[in-house]
Amino acid sequence: MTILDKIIADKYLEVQFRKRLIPSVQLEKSVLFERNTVSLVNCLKNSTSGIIAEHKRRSPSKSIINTSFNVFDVAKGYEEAGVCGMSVLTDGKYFGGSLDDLLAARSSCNLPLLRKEFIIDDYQLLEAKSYGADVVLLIAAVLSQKEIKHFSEFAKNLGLEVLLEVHNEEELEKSIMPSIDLLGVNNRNLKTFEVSLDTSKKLATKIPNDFVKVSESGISSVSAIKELRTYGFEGFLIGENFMKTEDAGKSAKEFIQQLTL
Ligand SMILES: O=C(O)c1ccccc1NCC(=O)[C@H](O)[C@H](O)COP(=O)(O)O
Repeated sequence: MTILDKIIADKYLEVQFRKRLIPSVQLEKSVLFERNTVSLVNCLKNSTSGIIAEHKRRSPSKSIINTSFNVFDVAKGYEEAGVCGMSVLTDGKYFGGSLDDLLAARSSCNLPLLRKEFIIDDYQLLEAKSYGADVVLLIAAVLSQKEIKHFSEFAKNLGLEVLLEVHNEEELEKSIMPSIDLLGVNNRNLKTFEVSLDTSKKLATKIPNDFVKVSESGISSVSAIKELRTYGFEGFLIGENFMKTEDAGKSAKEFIQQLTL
């Protein structure tokens, strides 16, 4: 059993429990459920940096990254740094995140927020909307083509944008559909945790230009971004590189200053 299999098995149990705790109808009555979302696609298209900065306390590949930050300050810092969007990991068991982190980020900044989660149920999309997300992640490695279509259409009906994540050509082929807004290539092999930007470079030409292309994971230098841009990438998801420092916002600011020199 891979770590991804374990995460998904746990997620099914967790979602069943959460559904009983807060029924869908209650989520739909929340104030944020009525909120007009902000488009990450538009922000990326009009951006000079393309950075989507992540709040990430720990991960299966790196264990603890940073548990001392306050998510309010991180969100504010990222916004002041000039990032395009913020990704908030909401999985508790493997990443130390929560929906309260998403809510805290929402209350602290106006950036488009990505709920970074392992989506396997409509209920999680209702949660995403009612806790302030603008975008949701769907991971092709754990979903069938039918599920990708269903979840992406469900998300779009809620006004959420959809970032579909792939690791290889097979996943890409089953994922190309009009209800997807952004196509992300994850440079981290989720079975071995090896990171290689070559994954993005290899898949770039196979992604139709109607999608905004996002390169995810293992990005730690300005030169890497400059190179990925030549392959058509407009978005760059960065977590650990900012979160491992003493001040994630300051680190993002310095990074963007170098990038836009
Ligand atoms: O980061 C992990 O170890 C991981 C393991 C299993 C599934 C997902 C995982 N990460 C989620 C992400 O996609 C990253 O947090 C995101 O792309 C940022 O990556 P990085 O800049 O390398 O922190």
